[in-house]
Amino acid sequence: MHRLFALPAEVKLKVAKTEGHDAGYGGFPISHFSPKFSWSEGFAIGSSPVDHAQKLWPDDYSTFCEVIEEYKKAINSLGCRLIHAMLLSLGLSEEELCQTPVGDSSKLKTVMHLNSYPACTNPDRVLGLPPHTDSGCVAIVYHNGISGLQVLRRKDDIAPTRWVMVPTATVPNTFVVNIGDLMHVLSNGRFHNVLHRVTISKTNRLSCAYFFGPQADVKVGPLSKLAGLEQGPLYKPVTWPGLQKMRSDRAGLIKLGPK
Ligand SMILES: O=C(O)CCC(=O)C(=O)O
Ligand SMILES: [Fe+2]
Repeated sequence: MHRLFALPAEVKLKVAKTEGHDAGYGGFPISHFSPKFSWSEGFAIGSSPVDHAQKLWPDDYSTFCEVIEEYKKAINSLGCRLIHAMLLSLGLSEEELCQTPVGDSSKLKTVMHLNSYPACTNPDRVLGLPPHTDSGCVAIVYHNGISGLQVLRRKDDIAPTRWVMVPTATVPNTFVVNIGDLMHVLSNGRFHNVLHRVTISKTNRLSCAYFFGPQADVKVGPLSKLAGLEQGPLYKPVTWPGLQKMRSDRAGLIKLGPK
């Protein structure tokens, strides 16, 4: 990641994202959550980093690709186990789990976002990423141990609604798992999609967010077993791209429409 973001701007711009393509160098599509620019750089990797890596390091692109592939393999298996364990914890049987839109591990779609948050002399005046929820099922976030990620904790007996720093600096060598919109929908609201943001400090921060969700054409709605007879499903079925479009069409964080 250091090597990637340390490249000169004109080299990184060779792989800038283009209209209609999610992969490449540039900001992430959460700008509709905030009118401010983000104090960060991003690089999104879809199915394979090879095409982009060849443009960035024509003579030595394989090292980057090998590291990414190795990481993807390990994290894919962790993410699938995590999603399955979460659904089983809600009372689904193994058989019911297989029938869900995320039951077949080989059919999950994944996207990797590499993030760089450069140090800033006026860290209080900028945000690395504006407040947002992740649109997929879960995101596993690797980080370089520098603080910055905050989650919104709702008002409780202890304090009013506030931003809480995720203790990435005090608990090093950890992953952070964010629950996204589609897990919220699938579980009929039992798992909450977490609103989070990234603040900036005086030290460079790097992170790698790895998102898991269903294939683009698969619709996700509340699982019938979890919707319950009385409550009913709280959300309409939606595809991952459909949800992303709904989010970008509206200003602010959308509440998914109840049926
Ligand atoms: O940098 C982080 O810790 C979080 C990144 C994030 O929220 C995202 O890429 O959606
Ligand atoms: Fe996020």
